[in-house]
Parts: sequence; C-alpha cells; structure tokens
Amino acid sequence: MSALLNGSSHSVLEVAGLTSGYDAAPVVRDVSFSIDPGEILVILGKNGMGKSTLLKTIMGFVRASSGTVALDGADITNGPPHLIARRAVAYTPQEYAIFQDLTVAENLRLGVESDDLLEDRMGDVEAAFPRIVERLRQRAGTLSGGEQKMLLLSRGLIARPKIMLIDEISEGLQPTMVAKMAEVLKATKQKNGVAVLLVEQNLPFALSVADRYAILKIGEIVARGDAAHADTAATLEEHLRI
Ligand SMILES: Nc1ncnc2c1ncn2[C@@H]1O[C@H](COP(=O)(O)OP(=O)(O)OP(=O)(O)O)[C@@H](O)[C@H]1O
Repeated sequence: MSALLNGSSHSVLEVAGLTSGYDAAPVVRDVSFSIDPGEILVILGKNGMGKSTLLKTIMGFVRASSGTVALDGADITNGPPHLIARRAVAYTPQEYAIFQDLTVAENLRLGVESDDLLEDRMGDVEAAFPRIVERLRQRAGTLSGGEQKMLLLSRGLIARPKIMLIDEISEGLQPTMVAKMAEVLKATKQKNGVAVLLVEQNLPFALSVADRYAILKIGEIVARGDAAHADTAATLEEHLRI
C-alpha cells in the first residue's frame, strides 16, 4: 500500500539527527533516515559500528541524547519501550529473545493482546512458517536455532506491525533458512505494506530483500543508496572490507 493510497504523506519512521550511547562517548552519531510504508531499509556495517544500538535507541532501550524518532509523524523519542511496541513497532533483537521454558504458543501469545487474537492470527504464522504451527506445544528451548529465529520473527508478524526492526536475523542460519527469511520479509512487505528496518552483515541476503541501504561506520551513516543500483555492490565492498 503506498503512502498516497492510505491517505498519509509521511513516512512510517523518521529518524533525525539521532545521537545516543552508553557512557560519555556517543555510539550512534547524528543519524538521519526515513522509511515509507512497504519499504525495506537495511543498515549495514562491521561489528561494533553501532547498528544494534541504533535499533535499541529507536525502541527506547538506549537513551537518545539528541535528535528525534517519529512514528507516523508522532514523536516517540525516548518513549518507554512497551508503549513504542504498542504503537505497532515490532522489535526482533539479535539475541535469541524467546522464553526458553515457555511453549512455542506461549511465546507467540506475548506478541498479541489476547488469546482470541492469537487464535485469529495463527494463519499469519501458518502462512510464513508452518513448522512453527506444528510445534505449538513444544518447549521453545528445545527448538533448533533456526526454528527459534522463525519463532522470533513469527512473534513480530502476529503483532501486525506497521514497522519491524530486525537485528541480524540471518546470523548463524543455513542458506535455505536465510532464503526462507527473505521470502517471508518480501511477502510481508508486499501483502501488508509493512516497513522493515533491517540490520545485517550478510550482504547477499540484505541486498536480496532491501529497497535501500545505509552504511554505518563508527556510529555515522557514511553512504546510502538504492539496493538495486548498479554501483551498489562496489560501494558496499569498499566500505565493508575488513
Ligand atoms: N550495554 C552496553 N554498554 C556499554 N557499551 C556497549 C553496550 N552495548 C554495546 N556497547 C558498545 O557500543 C558499540 C556499538 O555496539 P553495537 O552492538 O551497537 O554494534 P553493532 O554494529 O550492532 O555490532 P555487532 O554486529 O557486533 O552486534 C560497541 O563499541 C559496543 O562495545
């Protein structure tokens, strides 16, 4: 769904001059970008460049010292994470952030407000990851690493978010599973107009799903462009060389 069709002219997410960190020195420095409905932006960068911190700052887990984060035009800067989540922002952290001792169904239940909603939306999970629906009663900690990532993404999907913030979902996954993740993300954006902010180190995966990219270097965006542009591969190689 385009911004024109749904009657709004603003981006889903607008980050402007965002600076944040943990101690004295900022980790994210003066970062600005916006994402439209149904668009996937990937933030690329080597280890320790501030990618995860950027997502955590948007979610309100890390405090912004300056700059703003706006969701659908409303200022959410430094808002409490649970209220940001309630505004249809789904956050999939890099860590295996599921409750190992709860069942798969109980973990999914955390993504919605009621048991009824969980039941109503189980079809969303079935369409994306049938394997997760087959394992609803299983303890989540007994799932394979790839299945746990599917569960994480499923929990985000059933919240029916406007935007998903996804931190290195492809890390440690087999190529077939990475391809499956790409398929699900593309389908989600196309079918529901969901916007996605992806943090990645896996270049082929990132470029297979993203519309645009931005490269983060020591907390700053040093390059950006269209994922499909002919010069993109060369630009990325230059910036991401070890
Ligand atoms: N909780 C924390 N307290 C203090 N410093 C932190 C904390 N979390 C991260 N940092 C530091 O912030 C910097 C950026 O880390 P961040 O995790 O955002 O990078 P990243 O680009 O996501 O890297 P990676 O891909 O390795 O996760 C690093 O120097 C890291 O040591």
